[in-house]
Amino acid sequence: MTEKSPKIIYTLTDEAPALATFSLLPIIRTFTAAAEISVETSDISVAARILASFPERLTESQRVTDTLAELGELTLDPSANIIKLPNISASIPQLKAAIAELQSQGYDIPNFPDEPATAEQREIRDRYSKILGSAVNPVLRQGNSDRRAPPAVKAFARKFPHSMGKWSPASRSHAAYMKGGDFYSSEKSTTMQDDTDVRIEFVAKDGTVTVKKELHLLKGEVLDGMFMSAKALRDFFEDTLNDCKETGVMWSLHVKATMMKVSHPIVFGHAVTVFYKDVFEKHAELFKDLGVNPNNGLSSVYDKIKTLPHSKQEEIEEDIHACYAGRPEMAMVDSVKGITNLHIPSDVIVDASMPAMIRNSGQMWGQDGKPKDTKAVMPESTYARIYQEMINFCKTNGAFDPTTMGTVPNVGLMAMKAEEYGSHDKTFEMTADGTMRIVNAADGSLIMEHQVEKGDIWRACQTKDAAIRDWVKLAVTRSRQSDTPAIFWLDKERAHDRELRAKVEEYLKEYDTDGLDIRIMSYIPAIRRTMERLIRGMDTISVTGNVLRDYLTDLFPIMELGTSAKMLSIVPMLAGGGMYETGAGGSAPKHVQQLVQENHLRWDSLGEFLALAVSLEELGIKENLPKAQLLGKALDAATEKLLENNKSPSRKTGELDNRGSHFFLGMYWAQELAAQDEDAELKARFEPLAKALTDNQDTILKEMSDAQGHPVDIGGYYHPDAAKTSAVMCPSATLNSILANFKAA
Ligand SMILES: NC(=O)C1=CN([C@@H]2O[C@H](COP(=O)(O)OP(=O)(O)OC[C@H]3O[C@@H](n4cnc5c(N)ncnc54)[C@H](OP(=O)(O)O)[C@@H]3O)[C@@H](O)[C@H]2O)C=CC1
Ligand SMILES: O=C(O)CCC(=O)C(=O)O
Ligand SMILES: [Mg+2]
Repeated sequence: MTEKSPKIIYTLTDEAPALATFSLLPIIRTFTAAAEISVETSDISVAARILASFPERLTESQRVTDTLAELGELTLDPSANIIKLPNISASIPQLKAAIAELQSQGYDIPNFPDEPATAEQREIRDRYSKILGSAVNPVLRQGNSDRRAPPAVKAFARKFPHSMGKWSPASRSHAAYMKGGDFYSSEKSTTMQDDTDVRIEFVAKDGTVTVKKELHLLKGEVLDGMFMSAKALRDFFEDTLNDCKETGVMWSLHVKATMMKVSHPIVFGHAVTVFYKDVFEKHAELFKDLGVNPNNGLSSVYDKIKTLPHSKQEEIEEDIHACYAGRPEMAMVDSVKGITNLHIPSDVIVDASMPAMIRNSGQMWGQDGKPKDTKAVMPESTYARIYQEMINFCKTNGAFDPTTMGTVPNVGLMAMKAEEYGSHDKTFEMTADGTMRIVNAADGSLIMEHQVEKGDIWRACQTKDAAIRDWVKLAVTRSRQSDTPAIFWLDKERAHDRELRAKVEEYLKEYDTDGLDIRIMSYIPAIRRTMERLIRGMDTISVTGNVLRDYLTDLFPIMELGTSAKMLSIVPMLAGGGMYETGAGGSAPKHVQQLVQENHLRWDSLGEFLALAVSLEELGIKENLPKAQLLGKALDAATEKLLENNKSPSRKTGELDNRGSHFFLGMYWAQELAAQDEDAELKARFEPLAKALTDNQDTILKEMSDAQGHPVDIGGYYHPDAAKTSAVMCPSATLNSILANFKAA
């Protein structure tokens, strides 16, 4: 292969998708080599990003390059072709666990400084902060979002519907959100008339001004400011807990502490200190000395008290248990291990957790391991209201029916860190009462201000005009291409959305929308109309801002397909390149547990198959490579066959798993290429592979199923051992030798 050969970048990430890659990549490369396409890997796992941050502390052989920075640069190249698998957006407890694992493997990286006291510790903390939370996606997503379920996937869901829990009108489950004092109530928004430099400032009660941030805004850019009152938030938590205690409904909290990596951990921390108020009040001094951080969940208490004498530890543990008596039952993450919803902030992530609850009759798991009605607490009312609307809808109409329902593709405003997505470096927890204001740096004139109190969370968001224009264009294009009505979800009551409505109305005029049904609606009418159409088998594109993009691309797919991992998820980059995300789901941590304990990986790589097919087709068009296009077309046909024949992974150990489904994909892909007559060279090349795989199907599947049913060692969680993992993920000697022989031939 020459250096100039066309290239696809395939990301190595974490947890289940990273494991699946060990099995899938050798198969993919067997095919792409035939078209002289190189598939290069780029390791953006949490572990790799940690190692890349401390080169000076590592030996030469341990050092890794900063692949995320390299990939970030590549997104600005029109030839970029990146397949992006989901990665962990690490909470602090996860980051600490990854650090400890790497240290145990002999990497001399520093501990995470909880409370940096020296300049050196602050510098270390700064480096780790860049790895925390959603640190990869905003860098790579240099375009808006196009997520949808391809027709073959919808057909599969109709033919083999996933289970859906029944809904009863008597269900007591509901969403609970703040009615005041939250970001929604305080949001202010404005559109820049010119390029403008602004300052974000805090004015203390004594008039002292502290500059918190300086920004350069572009003409047409939308700037928002908003805050959440800590007092109102704490009162709200207390009220929801008291209400649950009185009514006997289980309490659960749903936030996005990973993606909203600055504001939501603080919100989560308030929930912890309100729920366990008595413990935090009684041990306030001690917890301060120990460095307990409630934003990291109750696990932080358990972690920090380890250094105390046994008797003290027991006293605190008893105090924790005593709290449960005065509080309602709380939803569990793992009832067997006693892990609650408040244990760590990254266990319950709203985009996936709310649809899972709604799919499960509106219930979550209680302490006794039984499903129960729950109050789903989502403090910020901006978006929480849509979940109540869906719950109401299910109570009236029953559960959605995957065999008859339509589909809801999404076009999401995501480029250039749009909206809340890019708010992290402009989010501040107030250390005193005063005024937060944004002023024009040129003349000091006021743009907006908020009166805040100590503890309040204030944030600003930016949305670039170029991103909005591209989003409108993408929405019109998708509506036209798929002949599907589209609704812009923009809330009349929201300051930010009113700015966007004006722009959308103006930009829509630039396109031929004749014959298209494009509407702008507030969230509640938008979701109602969408659901009314959905149960009648009709499709509606949701065109939304960034947070709703995230929420809706789990919500509807989980109802329609059982998992959002089966979505086609494309990011057409503003610079002209393409990123193909593998579904809309995450890295499925529970799947790793099952693999390690039972050697069965239930991860479905359908998202990878779909992404690779589009990636190949795009590469073929851009680089004028008919072979790449043919490979893509054949891969799509193979994926359809796989779905038709139901060769997706099963959840049950002993049955077909991720590795078996990869085998079927490879076999069908080779058969498609052997059967086609467009390219004689590819036909001749793949005929023997198709034959070898078909002839050895029984042996290969037996070798794969024989491997299952016992624990396996992959040598790590965040940084598994490549040789050990490869051995586990490629258990069929027959398949391995067929692929090796084919490569050698
Ligand atoms: N694009 C990205 O980089 C994203 C990353 N994340 C990260 O992923 C991690 C986990 O997030 P979480 O909220 O638990 O969401 P996930 O989507 O990872 O998992 C929720 C559940 O969805 C099901 N699921 C997801 N993907 C698949 C798949 N390919 N095949 C089969 N089932 C699947 C699994 O259900 P079951 O267990 O019932 O099989 C899984 O337990 C976090 O670290 C989060 O930050 C999250 C979203 C997107
Ligand atoms: O970046 C993240 O943390 C999660 C992203 C996500 O959930 C999504 O894009 O759907
Ligand atoms: Mg999501």
